Order: sequence, then structure tokens, then C-alpha cells
Amino acid sequence: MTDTGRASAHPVQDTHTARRRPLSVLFTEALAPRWRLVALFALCQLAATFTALAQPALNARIIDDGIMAGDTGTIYRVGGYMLIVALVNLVVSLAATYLSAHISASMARELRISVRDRVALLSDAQASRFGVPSLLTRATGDVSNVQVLLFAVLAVAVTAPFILVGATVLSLVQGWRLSPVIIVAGIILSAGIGLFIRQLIPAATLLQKRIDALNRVIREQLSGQRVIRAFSRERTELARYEEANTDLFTVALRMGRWQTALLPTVTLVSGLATVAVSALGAIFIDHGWMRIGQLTATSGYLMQILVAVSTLSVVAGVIPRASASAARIIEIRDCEPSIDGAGPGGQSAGLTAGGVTDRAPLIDLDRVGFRYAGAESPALDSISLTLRPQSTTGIIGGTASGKSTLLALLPRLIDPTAGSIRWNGADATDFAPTEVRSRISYISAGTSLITGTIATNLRIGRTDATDDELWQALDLASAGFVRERDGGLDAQVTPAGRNFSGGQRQRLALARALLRRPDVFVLDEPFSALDTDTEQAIVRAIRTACPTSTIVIGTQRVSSIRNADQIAVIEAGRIVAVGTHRSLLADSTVYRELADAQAVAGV
Ligand SMILES: Nc1ncnc2c1ncn2[C@@H]1O[C@H](COP(=O)(O)OP(=O)(O)OP(=O)(O)O)[C@@H](O)[C@H]1O
Repeated sequence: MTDTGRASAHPVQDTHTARRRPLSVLFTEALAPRWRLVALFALCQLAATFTALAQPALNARIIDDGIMAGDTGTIYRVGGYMLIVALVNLVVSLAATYLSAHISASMARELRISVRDRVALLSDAQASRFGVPSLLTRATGDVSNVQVLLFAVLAVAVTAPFILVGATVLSLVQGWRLSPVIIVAGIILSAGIGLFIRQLIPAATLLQKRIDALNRVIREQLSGQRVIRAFSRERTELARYEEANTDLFTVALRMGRWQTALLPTVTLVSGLATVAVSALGAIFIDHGWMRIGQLTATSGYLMQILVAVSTLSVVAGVIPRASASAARIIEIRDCEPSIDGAGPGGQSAGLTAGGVTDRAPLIDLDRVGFRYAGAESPALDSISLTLRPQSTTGIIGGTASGKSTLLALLPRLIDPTAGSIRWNGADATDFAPTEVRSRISYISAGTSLITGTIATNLRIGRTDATDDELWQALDLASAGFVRERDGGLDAQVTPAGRNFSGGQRQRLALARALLRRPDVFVLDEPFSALDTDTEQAIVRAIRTACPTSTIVIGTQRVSSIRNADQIAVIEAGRIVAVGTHRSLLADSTVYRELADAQAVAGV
């Protein structure tokens, strides 16, 4: 038993997250590898800033030295400069915006990949701790919140501080007497924005949680639509939806109030500052302390300062939400998979090197226990069982007895929290889960198909299978219905295989499992939607097609395992009897009761 296996009791580990600034982590990751593009972008933005700052000064010159002095030469020359400056500004601004979009979209794509890759490694317990709706929001909405912010920062916010400083200095050069107005306006706006951000950060975090909650309700209601209708639960479910929706609305409204207050404040302060500059400027010009061009330039710089502050305030409005989203993305990526894909040394020893040859292995469960995170009692307790090659083992028990948990241990979807599982004597946790799984065909209870065609679903079992091999596997799994389907192997499979019946889905899953011709079959309730004759035909077909394989079938149905070489009866997470159908009918009360209830006669 490795530390790795034990970690399944602590599915979510996010120790790094709290110590780092999530946005700067993600932005650094996005910018550092593409530094050449970033350098080009910086050059464009630098040129855009300089050209923007040059315009009011040139404007002042054309007014004071050209128009007022009646010097047409200066008017043409400075006018020419202004034209060039405006054209350069246009080109570099366009280039900078394009590069901003490129960099932020690339970051979003990479983030989606990294979240997806990490989710694929999480154990079932870890994934269910986050919850599917939250995982979906994190991979989509949260990523796009961060993307929107990076775009805004690069496209507009990154130049705003330079414009602020540059315009303030140049406005002082042009009309220093007006500086008190500019400084007071700047202080009021900065204080307002600071307050705004402080209010928005907690609301933004809450908003993302409320979106998760609403997604959860929608998802449950969509997947459980039939049950809701069958039990006339529409009103209750509508109320649940409305509650989640109202919760989201309340937080969104709280954020909206602050956002609503911000823009008029910025506009009001800007308006008052402009009026004050114009009024004071007029007085200064009257006294001969200032020239008209200088006042125009100072007003121009004041506008640039106010636009920069407004831009920063709009971007500041996006920061809290993006910051909460970045933390949620990093939380996923920092979550160490509780099954890490390698043995104690960090490297898989290799199944073959570990004594597990190409043939089907002997799998030994030695006092195996498993406790779900947070559960009061273990789901499995001291399970000892040997699964032999060329033999079929049935695991039978009532509902919640622990069958699915036991079967999930074999492909290392979870690892034991006590005891060990050995493959030909070597601890299974010494091998990479992918390697262990490459030897196994696993069918989970509630078989899932994915959107695509029948062929793409089957080839999940073996990507290089030919069409003939697909038909062969379908025949073995009694899935002849595919021949009658329009398109045959290319017939469409809708999401979750909803255009197939439960029995058809199970037969397709069995065909997929058979296609791999694995060393080990781990089948969890594989026949629950099939009639007994079909079930028996498939059991025989699996054994004939894969004579050396180790087969394990977990079920509540005696008929599914009555011909198994050994049957383990499981009750409340413990094996209470092991034998054959005949011996258990004689020796095990639990088994006999199951057989009686299902009207299965002795052999
Ligand atoms: N993800 C989980 N988190 C916490 N407890 C779980 C989880 N999955 C199963 N359990 C608990 O573990 C116990 C065994 O469940 P398991 O699904 O293995 O039983 P089962 O025999 O396959 O049941 P069934 O035949 O009804 O599918 C149950 O008490 C169940 O509530």
C-alpha cells in the first residue's frame, strides 16, 4: 500500500492555491512562453502611448505657433506631423489589439486543456467532491472570465498607467497652474475605484458559487426529466430552480449596484474637472498667464487622464470575478490525483517487469478495505479473495453491499484504504493505473455511451479494430440489432446513448469490452437490462472468445453468475460466503434467499 493509495481519503488538496495570487500565476504562464509576441506587443503599445501623448502637444503648437501667429508654414508642418502621428497610432493600436486577442485566446485554450487533463486524472471521489456542474463551469465560464480580463488588461489597461503619468506630467508642462484640479480629480477617482473593488471581490466569489449551484439544478433536472414527470414533481423542481435562480440574481444585483454607481461617479468627477479647467483656464488666459493652445492641450491631457481612469475602473470591475475564477481553475490544477499513475518511486515498475506476464494474471485481494472520504463506516472490510485466470468469479449481494466499490478497485479507479491487491504477487499500486487498465475491460453499472457513431463507441475498446472485428464483437455480444439500424456501424449515438434502449446500451458496452480481448473482464451489473437467455448466450460467448481471461462479474442477479467457477456473497462490505452455485444453495442462507427471491432453481 503506497501513500498514493491512502490519499484517496483526502480527495481535494489545494495547499498551493492559498499562497499564490491566482491571476498573476495564470497570466505569467500565458505570457512567459510567448515572450517574443509579448515583446512585439509591448513595442506596439509603447508606440501607441507615445503617439497618443504627442497629439495634444502638437495641437497646442498648431494653435499657438501656427493659427494664433498666422504662420501657415508651421500649420502645414505641424499638421503633417499630426497626420503621421495619427496614422502610426492607428496602425500600432490595431496591432496591439489583435495581439491582445491572440494572446488571451491562446491562454484560454491552454487553460481548458490543462483543466481537462487534470480532471481526467482525478479519482471518482475527487471529481464528485468538486461536482460535475462545478467542473463544467470551471472549464468554460471561469476560463472565459480570466480570458476577458487578460484581453482587457492587454488591450487597454496596460497603457492606462503610462497615459496617466505621461498626461499628468505633460498637462503640468502645458498648464501647471491647473494642476490642483487635476490632482484632486485623480484622488477622488482612485479612492472611488478602491472602494468599488473591495466591495466587489467577495460578491464575485459568491457569484461563481451561485452559478455552480444553478448549473447543478439544471443538470439534475435535465437528466431526471422523466422521473420528475412520472412523479409529478414539476412544481417542486420549479421551486428549486427558482430558488437557485433568485440566489444568483441577488448576488448579481448586488454587484450591479456597485457597477451602476461607479460609471456615473467617474462621469460626474470628469465633468466637474473639465468645467473647472475650462473656467480657470479662461481666467488665466485673460490675465495672460496661459495661451489658448496650452489650455486646449491641458484639456486634452485631462481627457486622456479621465479616460485612463475610466478604463482602469472598468477593468477593475472585471478583476474580482476573474480572480475568483482563476482561483477555481488553479484549485483544480493543484488537486493532486489521489491515484497518481506511478508507484512509490514515482516510476511505474511495469507490469511485465513486476512479474505480470502477457497472460491473464492471478489477482489476490488480501484483507482489502475501502472507506469513502467522510464516510462513517468502510464500504469494504477485510475482503480476501483470489481471482484466477481462466476462471469466472461472481460477486453477488444486495443493494449497497459493496459490489461496485469492490469492482472499482480492480482497474485502480480507487485504491484500497486497507490491505492490498496483488497481481501475480506484486502490489497493484506499484503499477501505473493506465498500465493496469490496459489489461482490463471494465463495464461500470449504468453503462455510458458517448456522442458519435456505434463504431467510434466500440473503438474506445480498441482504436485499431477493423470493421470485421467490430461486427464479430457485436455478434458475440448478441448485438445483431446494429445490422437493422440505418447506417449500421455508422449509426449515430446521441448524448449518453439515449437513442438506444437500456438493453441495447448494455450489449454495445459488452461488445466494446470484448473487442479488447483483455486479460481481465471486470463487469459491474452488465446484464441487468437483458433477458436470461441473452445473458447466458453472452456469458458463454465471452468465455469462448477469451478462454484464458480472468472474469469477474458483480451482480444482484443469481442467473448472471450461477455457472461461475466461484461465487463470493457480499453483505455490508464483507464476504460472508464463497462457493459454487450448488454449494452456496446448500450452505449460504443469504445466497439461498437471493435465489429463492429470484426463483432460481438449483442446477
Ligand atoms: N462515492 C461514494 N461516496 C460515499 N459513499 C459511497 C460512494 N459510492 C458508494 N458509497 C457507499 O458505499 C457502499 C457500497 O456501495 P456500492 O455502490 O459499492 O454498492 P453496490 O453493492 O454496488 O450497490 P448496488 O447494487 O445498489 O449498485 C454504500 O453504502 C454506498 O452508500
